[in-house]
Parts: sequence; C-alpha cells; structure tokens
Amino acid sequence: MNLIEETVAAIAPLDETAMRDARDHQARLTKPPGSLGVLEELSVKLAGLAGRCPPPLPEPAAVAVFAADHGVHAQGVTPWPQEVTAQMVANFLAGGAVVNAFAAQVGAGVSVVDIGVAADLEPAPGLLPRKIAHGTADMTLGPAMTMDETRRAVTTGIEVAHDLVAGGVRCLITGDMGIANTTASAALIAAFTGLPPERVTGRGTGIDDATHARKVEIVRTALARHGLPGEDAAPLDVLAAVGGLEHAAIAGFVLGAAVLRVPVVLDGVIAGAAALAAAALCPDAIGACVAGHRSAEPGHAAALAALGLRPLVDLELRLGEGTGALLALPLVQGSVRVLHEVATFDSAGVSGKDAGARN
Ligand SMILES: O=C(O)c1ccc[n+]([C@@H]2O[C@H](COP(=O)([O-])O)[C@@H](O)[C@H]2O)c1
Ligand SMILES: Cc1cc2nc[nH]c2cc1C
Repeated sequence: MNLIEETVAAIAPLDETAMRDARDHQARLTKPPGSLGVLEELSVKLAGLAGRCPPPLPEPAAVAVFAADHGVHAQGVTPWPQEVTAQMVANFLAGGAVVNAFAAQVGAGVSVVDIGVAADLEPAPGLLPRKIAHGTADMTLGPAMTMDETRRAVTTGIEVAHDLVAGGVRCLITGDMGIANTTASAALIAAFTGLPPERVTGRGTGIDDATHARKVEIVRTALARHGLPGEDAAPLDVLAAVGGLEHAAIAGFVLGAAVLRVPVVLDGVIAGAAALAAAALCPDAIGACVAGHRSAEPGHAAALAALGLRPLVDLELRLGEGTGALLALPLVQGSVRVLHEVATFDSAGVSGKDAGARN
C-alpha cells in the first residue's frame, strides 16, 4: 500500500463519546444553552475529531498556499496572464500579499508550496519546492494530469500536512494560487455534484458576460470530453481529467489533516472542489474540515452544500490564498477555548435556568 491508500484506510469517524461529552459540557457552561449558536456544534465536532473533551486548542495555525498553473488558461477563461501565478508567489514570499496581512493578524504561519507553477522558481525561505509539473495540460484537449502526476500531488499534500503537524502546527489552513484555477474548480464541482456547468461556474478574478459565457462552455466541453459526471468515475480519475495540481494537493492535505486528527480550515472554491475529491476518496475526511468562509463563486456554495459544511464567514470574498479561512481562524479557536476556560454554573455559583421557577 502507498501513502494515499494507507491514509484513507486509517481515517476514522468522529468519536461519538467525545462529542457527547462536549455537548454535555456546553450545557453546563455559564451561558444560556445554545447561545453560542454554530460555534457550539463546531466545538463538539472538534472534540469528536480529537477524541477527547476538551479538544486541544487549535493553535498554532499555519496556512499552506498551494500554487500551480493551468493548461486551460489557453482557452481565455481569465483576463490575467499566467505569469501572475509565479509573481504572486514571489509576493507571498516577500510578505506583501493579503494572505500575509491576514496571517499576521491572526498569528498564523505561511508556507508556499510550488506544486506546479509553470515558471521555475528560485529557492527562498518559506517556499516548499514540490513541483510535480510545469502546470497542467488543457483539460479541453485531454486529461489535465497523468495518473502518476495526480497521485504524486495528492501524496505531496498528505506529506505537507504531516510535516506541518510534526513541526507543532495544530490547525491547518488551505490556501491556493493559480491563474485559471476557478475553471478547474467549476469542472470538479460539476463532476462531483452532478450540477450543470452554468450553476457552478463563476467569474473568478472578474470577467465580463461574454467571457463568462465562454467559460461555462469550456467547462461543458471538458466534462463531455471526459465523460463526466460519470457514475463510476474514480475520484483520482476525476482529478486527473479536469483538476489542477493544487486541487490534488489540497485533497491530500485534507486527508492528511483527517488522519492526524487535526482540523483543517478550508478557504474558498478551490478548497471546496478539492474537499469534494477528498470526501469522494474518504467520506470520513469531512470530519476534519471546517468551512472557513463562503466565497462569491457560485460553485463554492454548491460544494459546501454537498459536503454538508456551513461556512463561518460570508463576506463576498473571492481572493483565495487562504484569506477567508484565516479570517475564520479566531472563531474556530474561540469555540474550543470556551470548552477550556468558561466556568460551569456549579463552579461559578450561578443559578441554573429553572432554579427560581415557582412550579
Ligand atoms: O477562493 C476563491 O473562492 C476564489 C475565487 C475567485 C478567484 N480566486 C483566485 O483567483 C485565481 C483564479 O481566478 P481565475 O479567474 O484566474 O480563474 C486564483 O489564484 C484563486 O486563488 C479565488
Ligand atoms: C493579483 C492577484 C492576486 C491573487 N491572489 C490569489 N489569486 C489572485 C489573482 C490575482 C490576479
């Protein structure tokens, strides 16, 4: 067995006992029951992931920004030149991007993974050189990746998760950079959910109506070429056909988080598409996933609905890089800190809800 199959086989469901303990504990804390809304179930999920209540605080946190280029760029699906992927990687490494500002704001580390940037990149502190290929092939003409490339990218994502956790990280955050990757995301989401291309294809970095209409047709053409959605299409075959190297790596990153029982906060539509692939490989992997935010891309809401995940933040962001997930990090950490630090009615001597009722 290799790392992908070993990882999938080792991922266990959420621990029901720890979840029950967390629900019971939430009910004893000095607040009206349910008053922390969505954050209560989030803390319960993280207890189930850790297998104990309270679960460890999800800190320190680190975002891994998986960067790659896309052959489908040649079809005119984005107004940005392909070299912006490498240029933005340099910007991340220099500390000048929004991901750097938001990571600093919430105290998260930033690692940039070259999983498939078209240009050759100079070594730099913070850059993990893991290039599998110089971008993908054009999915409208053939498979975007070979099966070997796909498997190596997924494996690399698992390994990056292991390396970060071995270095002490206790909350993983997905990030991505790849001009044209919203086209691959739309194709993956259509393939995994069965929704039509016009429902899941958005405007990415910003395109006019004519370009959007062409983008929808490009997604439709690619799906038809590869016989997707297909009832017995294996998840890795779907990734190879219409995915990107960063999608494959992020799918592996999610599997790695799940096997290590560490939460992974998902960013936008690219992470949503990748998480669908991870869930198709191993449904229990969703147990490690927290939807950081909902991006403005229509496919993202569709992906989150299919995954059964509720986004924590909804600010019409459509940047990627990990930015939306980083903004959600304090919510994730706060939900767990409540289980550690908030007094119970008993310990604080606060009267319970019906203690003063006459009958
Ligand atoms: O995170 C999102 O939901 C998101 C939505 C729109 C665009 N992006 C980012 O924009 C780039 C892809 O956009 P495009 O239009 O070139 O496909 C890529 O670098 C993504 O990180 C990201
Ligand atoms: C400038 C720029 C920054 C980005 N960050 C993530 N995707 C991006 C796309 C562009 C074009």
